[in-house]
Amino acid sequence: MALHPVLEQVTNRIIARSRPSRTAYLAHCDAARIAGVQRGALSCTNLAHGFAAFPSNDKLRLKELTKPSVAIVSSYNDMLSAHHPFESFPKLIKDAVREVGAVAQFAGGVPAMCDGVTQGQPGMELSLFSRDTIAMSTAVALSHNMFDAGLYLGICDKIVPGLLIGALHFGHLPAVFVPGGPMTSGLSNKEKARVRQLYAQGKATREQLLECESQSYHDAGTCTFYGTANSNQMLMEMMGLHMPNSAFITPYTPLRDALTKAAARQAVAITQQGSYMPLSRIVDEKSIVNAIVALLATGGSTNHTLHLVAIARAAGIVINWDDFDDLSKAVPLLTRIYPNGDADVNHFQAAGGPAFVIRELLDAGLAHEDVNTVLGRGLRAHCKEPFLEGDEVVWRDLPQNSGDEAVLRPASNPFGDNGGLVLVKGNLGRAVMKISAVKREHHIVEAPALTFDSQEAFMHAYKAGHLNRDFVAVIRFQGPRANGMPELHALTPALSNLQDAGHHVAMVTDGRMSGASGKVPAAIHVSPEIVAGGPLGKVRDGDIIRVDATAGRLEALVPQDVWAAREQACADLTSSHIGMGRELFAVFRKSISEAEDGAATFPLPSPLEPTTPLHEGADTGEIMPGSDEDFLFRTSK
Ligand SMILES: O=C(O)[C@H](O)[C@@H](O)[C@H](O)[C@H](O)COP(=O)(O)O
Ligand code: SF4
Repeated sequence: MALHPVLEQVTNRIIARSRPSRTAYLAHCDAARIAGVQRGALSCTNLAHGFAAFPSNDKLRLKELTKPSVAIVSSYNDMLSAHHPFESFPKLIKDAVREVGAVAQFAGGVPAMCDGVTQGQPGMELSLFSRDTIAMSTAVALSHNMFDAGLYLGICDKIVPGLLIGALHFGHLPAVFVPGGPMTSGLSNKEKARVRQLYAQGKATREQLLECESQSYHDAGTCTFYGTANSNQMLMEMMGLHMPNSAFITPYTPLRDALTKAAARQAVAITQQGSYMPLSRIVDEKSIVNAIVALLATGGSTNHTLHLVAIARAAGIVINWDDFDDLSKAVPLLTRIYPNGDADVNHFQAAGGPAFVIRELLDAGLAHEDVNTVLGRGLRAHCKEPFLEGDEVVWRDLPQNSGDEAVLRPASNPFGDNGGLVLVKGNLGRAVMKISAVKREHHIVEAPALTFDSQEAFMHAYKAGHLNRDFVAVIRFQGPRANGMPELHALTPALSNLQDAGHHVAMVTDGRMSGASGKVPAAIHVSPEIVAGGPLGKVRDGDIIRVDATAGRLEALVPQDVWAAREQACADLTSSHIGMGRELFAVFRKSISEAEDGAATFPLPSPLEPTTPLHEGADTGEIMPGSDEDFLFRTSK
């Protein structure tokens, strides 16, 4: 099937827009690579320190400077149910890598915070900052420069984006991402949301709510809704950074362990000592477009209108919300996974999972097949599903049909003809809206503004009974520079109750929502944010606001002369800058980019000074431009 013209058009404009920074990025990666094992650039003293703690057989291999060393970078902790299984992965990986004659070294851990634990709490104001903190921590781990590939253990919201941003800054190294898998299905997400709304109405007790939540989030493994964590997994599959269809295999099972060992061996196989495939050559303009398409086709998290932008930026690729908006009009919705439906990711996997989505998109000309992946050239290899044969994993062709068309559909019979994400713009700025879970009658809301400068102020008004009316809640001063751009998902039950009571309600904010948010229309990530002078700061209570997902408009219907004369609102934000460690992130608040530029704290790659490579011995081999042939390295000698 020929490539869809919108994909062709968007891809070409991204390539053109990115050319200077992408060229600079690839030059940086090239300058960092040395012929042979990377640790060859180290001194004897460095090396001795680097393997002092290792058993003699590993130490000997590392001393020989011939066998590759694989870095393990892990986000294990006990706070995220999703990351708890990673506790046992390093030993599995080290044994698997040793079996193929190489060495794996635990290079470093990265912090990971659970947005479920911090939702509605002060800690949520560190959540977005944790992404680039994780990227920096990944760089600290890899800065030992002992490694010829990286294995990245992460799943949740900011963790996979942070690991990938960090790994891309070592793009000369091959990379394989290692998932841990979802918890088994507990109380349904729909029933969980129902009890939350009852609690918000005072019709359920705290004990009943806690019991319901504990039955939903009941075990180790990723939460089973399709939020940012599971959107990350879909994107890693679509970018060919996972072993195929491995994202949603249950933790602590033989197949899970076999997939982890297969990922470890694949990392060794794609080092320079094997069929070299650096990360810089996997994440390119086409794979980024594929990732956006996969996000849209599955009704994925709005957080990726920030994270994918930042990930692309790390690889020297410049994307924006027009790209998402144009692709969304061409990409059909192929899944109905909560909050976009009643099913969870376990149902999705049983119906065919990410591999089925990839195959459908390729067959419909809605994805680039000619990309590099951890398996080599071509995305088609990722349209298979894993099975155990003895202790080993093998991949077999998918069944022709979906296992459940209530959850997963072919591109020939989608749930919707667009990807459910829209760009809205107007005199309030530019914002994104996820409408895949919003009923059509709520796609346009025009109502008086009610302004709030915190989630708490909104909930106070709700509990006082002041919100039983049509309104557009303008939640102000929630942008990255103001208070770290928290998710305002804790407002969902109250807003849902008001919507269910028949009121026309919407939210507009320079903050974020959770990937698990859904049924209430929300124009989020408003750029520029208020503290950067964004016009959202000119809205006053009573202004008529029009949120129009159909026409893509976000307007304050205020006479021009009145609007022009409006002063920018201001607020005392010091309570968001002190306590819970927020003092430590002042430098982030000062340097972070706009939401549409990924809310990033790092620059686009700029051209290398015409100097010698990063370190002696770097082989600035010439890279053939990405083409339909495998890229080729030619040494400069
Ligand atoms: O972007 C996301 O997907 C969310 O941040 C998610 O990771 C977070 O855990 C939600 O808070 C879960 O939803 P509940 O808070 O409704 O459990
Ligand atoms: S999906 Fe969200 S709530 Fe669940 S473990 Fe990950 S960050 Fe925490």
